[in-house]
Amino acid sequence: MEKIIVRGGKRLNGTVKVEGAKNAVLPIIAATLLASDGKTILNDVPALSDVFTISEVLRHLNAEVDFEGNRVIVDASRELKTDAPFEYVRKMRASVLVMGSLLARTGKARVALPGGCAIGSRPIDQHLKGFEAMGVKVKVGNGFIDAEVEGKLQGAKIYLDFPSVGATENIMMAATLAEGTTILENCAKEPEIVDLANLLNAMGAKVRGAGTGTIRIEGVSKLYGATHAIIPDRIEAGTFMVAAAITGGNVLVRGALMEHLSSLVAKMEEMGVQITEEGDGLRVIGPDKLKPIDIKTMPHPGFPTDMQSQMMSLLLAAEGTSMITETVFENRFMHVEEFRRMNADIKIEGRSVIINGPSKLQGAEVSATDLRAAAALVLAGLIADGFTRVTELKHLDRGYVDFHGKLLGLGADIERVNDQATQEPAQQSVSDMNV
Ligand SMILES: CC(=O)N[C@H]1[C@@H](OP(=O)(O)OP(=O)(O)OC[C@H]2O[C@@H](n3ccc(=O)[nH]c3=O)[C@H](O)[C@@H]2O)O[C@H](CO)[C@@H](O)[C@@H]1O
Ligand SMILES: C=C(OP(=O)(O)O)C(=O)O
Repeated sequence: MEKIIVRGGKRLNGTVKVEGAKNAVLPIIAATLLASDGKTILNDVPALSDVFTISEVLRHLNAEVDFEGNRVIVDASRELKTDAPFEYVRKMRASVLVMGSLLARTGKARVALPGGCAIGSRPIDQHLKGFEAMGVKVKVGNGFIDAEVEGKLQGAKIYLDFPSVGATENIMMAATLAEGTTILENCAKEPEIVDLANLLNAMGAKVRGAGTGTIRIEGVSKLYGATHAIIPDRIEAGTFMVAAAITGGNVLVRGALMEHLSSLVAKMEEMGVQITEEGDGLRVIGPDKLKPIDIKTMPHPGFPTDMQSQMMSLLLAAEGTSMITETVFENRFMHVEEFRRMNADIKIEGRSVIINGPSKLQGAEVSATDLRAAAALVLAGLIADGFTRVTELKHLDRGYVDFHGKLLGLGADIERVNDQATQEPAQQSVSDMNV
């Protein structure tokens, strides 16, 4: 079984560089299906398992996808197939993001129902409501969504009940090739939405207002291949910012953009962490004592749910009582039980978690319940007494490139191993361990 083994107690120092954003590149790869003419070249693509999964979906749909290091070249000019089977959607919910492009290009999409996952039920009713407003007939049955439009998609005025990131992206992609104008209201404002709009416009689309609550898309008749660089991953950046702060370290996180991270920066500063802009990144200096704070997750520009579990690790180290309220997903506290295995004083009350710090964390064998929980457990391991072993790394690999290697480069005592039976360590450091 693969696991990361970390021994707590090292202050992190040095420089770490963040990759291109997972949550930008996934919809962007789906959007490359819209180009019926020419190749799309994407730069700064992170080598994540999710990126390989969505590339497989595109290949299944008859697009050509080539990797050249961190560059991905997509040729979607051939006639496309229109189905995304369950084997892909089960691995990665973001596979549903091909629906908008397929409907726009072919008028049809058959996509396996995504179902729930560890962080909640995650329905896609808002995506479907948008497509239906554009003239699509949607049928759900036998585990599939069958969507089809007669003739062309029609521009429409669509109000989202919640600013869903995926629904905003899927509808935006569909609307680029629709007849007439689509006005999308109460839409998501995440930086990844802006990145997608920038690619679409480079392909010849007419998208205005991305990053605000109203996006206006004037349909065009054809889209072309374009070249685009993916924005830096603000969640990976935030995770390394927490790694610096939790160890009382001093780390330059290159690629971390203040304008994408303002809510996280504000909350970390409230805790006493020093954060300054330096070159193309943020320098983070952890204090000797962290102050407790309250956090509520919200759609952007509110505090990101994808940083909730990592901040929980940081609050375990703060002196006093903190509260985290999760408002975006109904079940994103699976990691709490794992933190408890590490001796954390933490309890769930409805949609909130109460943390009594500082917890004297002890190393333990813990299981990653989702992608961000995986990172959060490693972060807690950085300050736990003794050895922490984190398993279920398939979650981590969906969203972090060489996570343990980057922490090792900053001075953490950490190793990733593939072992059958790990012995209790009598050794001095993780790298001394014969596992
Ligand atoms: C690949 C990607 O970009 N993933 C991100 C994206 O996920 P994703 O796009 O799935 O997240 P959404 O913004 O759509 O979901 C937010 C909330 O809205 C609900 N909802 C969503 C759509 C819908 O049709 N009906 C509905 O009820 C969801 O169940 C959830 O409770 O945004 C989330 C919120 O910032 C992040 O945590 C994910 O990392
Ligand atoms: C929840 C996440 O991703 P996804 O929507 O791909 O599951 C995440 O990135 O933390």
